[in-house]
Amino acid sequence: MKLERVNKLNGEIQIPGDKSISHRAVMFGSMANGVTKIENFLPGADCLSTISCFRKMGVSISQSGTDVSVVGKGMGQLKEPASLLDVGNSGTTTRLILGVLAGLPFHSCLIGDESIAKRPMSRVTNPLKQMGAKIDGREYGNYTPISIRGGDLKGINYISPVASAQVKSAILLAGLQAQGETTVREPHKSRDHTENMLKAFGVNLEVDGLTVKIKGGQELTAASIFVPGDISSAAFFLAAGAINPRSEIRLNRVGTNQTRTGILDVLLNMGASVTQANSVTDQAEPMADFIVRTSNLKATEISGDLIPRLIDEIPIIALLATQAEGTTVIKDASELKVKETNRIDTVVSELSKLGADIEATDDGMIIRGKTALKGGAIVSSHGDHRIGMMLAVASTICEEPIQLEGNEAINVSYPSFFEHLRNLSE
Ligand SMILES: O=C(O)C1=C[C@@H](OP(=O)(O)O)[C@@H](O)[C@H](O)C1
Ligand SMILES: C=C(OP(=O)(O)O)C(=O)O
Repeated sequence: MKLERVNKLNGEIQIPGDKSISHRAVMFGSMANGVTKIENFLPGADCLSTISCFRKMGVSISQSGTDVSVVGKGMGQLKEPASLLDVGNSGTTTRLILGVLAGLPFHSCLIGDESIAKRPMSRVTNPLKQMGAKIDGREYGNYTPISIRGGDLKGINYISPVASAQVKSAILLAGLQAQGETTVREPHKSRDHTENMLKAFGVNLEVDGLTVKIKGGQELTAASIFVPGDISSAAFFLAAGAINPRSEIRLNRVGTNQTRTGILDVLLNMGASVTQANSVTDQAEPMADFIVRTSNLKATEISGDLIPRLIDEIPIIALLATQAEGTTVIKDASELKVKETNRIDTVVSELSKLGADIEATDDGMIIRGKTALKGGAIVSSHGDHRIGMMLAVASTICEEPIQLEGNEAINVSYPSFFEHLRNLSE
C-alpha cells in the first residue's frame, strides 16, 4: 500500500470500541445468567476470534457490526468444543480463555497464527496447573497448540513476576471457579478492566493496591455494557494531530481508565496540546472526548510504573519522540519483546528505514530528535497491527511516499483505521 504525506489533519472521529473491554464483555456474558447486550463492540479480528471460540462452546452470540447480544449459559455450563478453538492473533483471547477453561471439566485445544505460536503462555499455564488444571502443549504448555482439561480447582495465592492484565485476569477467572479464595499480586498496576467488569456482573472482589482477591463459586448476572473508544487506537490520531502542521482532531468517547492513560501523561510531558471535554465518570469505565492540536514536542523519559499504563502505545510514542527536541529514553519495557512482534526490534528497524535516529536497548529504546523523516522506503508491519498503524501515521509527515507491506494486520484492532485517516486528511 502506497502512503503519502498530508497537508494537515482536521476533523472529528468516533474511535472504535476498546479491544480489552470487548473481549471481556463477550467472555463474561457467556458465563453469566441472562442476556448481555454490548454496545460499541470492537468488530476487529481479535474480538471476532473470542466470539468464535465461545460459540464453539455452545454460546449463542449475535453480532451485527458494533451491537452484540450474548445469551449466557451460566457458570460451569459451557460445553466441550467439537473442534479446535482458534484464537487467531489474539494474546488476550488465548490467556483469558485458558483461565475460563481451567475451571471446566472437559477437553479443548487452542491454536492460533504464527505470531501467537511464539508468545509465551507458561506465565498463565504454570499458575493454572498449580490450581489443578491439566495442561499440555509445545514446551509443556508454553506455546500453542495447547490442550487443556480443567475442573476441580483450588484457590492460590499468586505473586506474578510480570505486570500483566492477561495473567491477572486468567487467574481471577480460574479463581472464580475454584474452591476457596484466590489472590493475585502484581509488581505494578496493570489495566483493571476485568475487576471493573466482574463487579458490573455482580461479582464480589477485593482490590487492595496491587493485590486482588476473589472467592470461588460466585455466579455472574448478565449486564448491559457500553464499550468506550479504545485509547490505544486513539493514540495513533493523538500522535498524528500533534506532529502534523496546522492540525486539530477531535476524538469522541474515548476510555479514560487511569490504568490506560499513560499516553496522555506522556503527551502532556512532551508539551503536546491535548484537552478533554464531555467527561463521563459515573460508569464502570470512564470516558471523554479528546481534542489534539499541532504541538512543539520535547523529549521525555518513560519507565517504571508508567510502562503498563501505555505498553501498547510505545510504537507510536517512538514516532512522537522522533519529532521531539532532545533524547527520549524508554526503559523497563522488555514486555515489548513478547507482543505480536518483538516491538523493540520492529519499531527500531522500520523507523530507521524512514530516517529516524533510534537505537534499541535491552529493555527499550533511545530516540534522538527532532529528525525530518525522509521516507521513500518499503516498510513492513511484520504482521503487527500497531507497527502498521505507527508507520501509516509516520507516512503523513515523510518527505517521500512510503510503501507499507502487511497493512491488513491493522484489522486486528482497528478495521476502519484507513477510512478515518483518509477522512481527516487534507
Ligand atoms: O488484558 C488485556 O486486554 C491486555 C493486556 C496487555 O497485555 P499483557 O497482559 O501481556 O501486558 C496488552 O498488551 C494487551 O493488548 C491487552
Ligand atoms: C499486545 C496486544 O494484544 P494481544 O496481547 O491481545 O495480542 C496489542 O493489542 O497490542
